[in-house]
Amino acid sequence: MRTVKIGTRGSKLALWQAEYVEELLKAQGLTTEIVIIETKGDKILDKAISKIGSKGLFTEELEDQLRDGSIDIAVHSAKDVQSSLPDDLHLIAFTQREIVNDVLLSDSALDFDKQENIVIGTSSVRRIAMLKHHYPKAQAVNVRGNLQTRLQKMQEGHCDALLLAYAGVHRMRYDDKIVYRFPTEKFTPAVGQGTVAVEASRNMETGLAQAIKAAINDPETEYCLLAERAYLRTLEGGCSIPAFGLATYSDGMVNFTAGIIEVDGSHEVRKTMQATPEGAEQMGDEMAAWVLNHGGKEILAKIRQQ
Ligand SMILES: NCc1[nH]cc(CCC(=O)O)c1CC(=O)O
Repeated sequence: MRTVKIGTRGSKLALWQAEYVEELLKAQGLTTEIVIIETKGDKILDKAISKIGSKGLFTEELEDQLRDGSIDIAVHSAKDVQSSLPDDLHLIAFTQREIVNDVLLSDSALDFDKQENIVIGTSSVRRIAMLKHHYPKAQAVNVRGNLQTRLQKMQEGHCDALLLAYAGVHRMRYDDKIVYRFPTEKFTPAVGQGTVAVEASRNMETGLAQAIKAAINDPETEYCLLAERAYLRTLEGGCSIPAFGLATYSDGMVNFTAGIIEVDGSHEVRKTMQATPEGAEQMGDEMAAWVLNHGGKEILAKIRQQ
């Protein structure tokens, strides 16, 4: 089989993901090449992502190259992939999911449960809203950029701690700075958090697509992502809305908790459902309908007014 060209952004986390996918492919005897591509999201670092408001901020340039054949697959954090893909592209594999929790990173030994007025750096609307809702004694400040940039901002005194996904922190080997792990029951992660998604053109040779999927895909993670991504798609949301959704798989069933939270943290809509893997995608749609009809519509309408 020909060499699989793996497209990725150039950040350290993106390269980790591309190399991880490359290892999985090589283990099955495929030959690979990594192609680094710069995206708009990498260039604009001075604004909150929710304010740039562009769909596919980290994916557009990769998708162009999937179409012209410069790359065969694009590797993304599943969390950063827009919920509706263009018709000619699709996700063909999801890697086995990492621990999904959000965590706090700090250089000082702070006690998050006891200390008050801790200043927490994040740029995520979901995380800011959840802090206000569940931990009103903490204070959120906007800190953006890659992990290394954020750590530097913390060292310069912009904040006492950073709020991040465990997956990225672990992959970048900063586990020793973790001072708190948020429970997923309160701090339910963003859709797709902790797994790596592989995108390809629908025109890819069937044999190659099957070989890539067989090497990379974790079926249990895929069932969960079907539910989570259907939820976000029906909600018509991306990473700029304070929605959350986490599906887990056990004993043949997909258990799904999802919802949305008011930006100021005043009110949260949350629901749990269960389905078989075959029903996972439909459950995601039903979840979105339920959330929209139980306060979600009003929360989204407010956000879209602003
Ligand atoms: N939005 C940026 C982003 N995309 C994926 C990860 C972490 C790795 C993952 O969740 O797969 C992060 C950083 C973060 O949210 O802390």
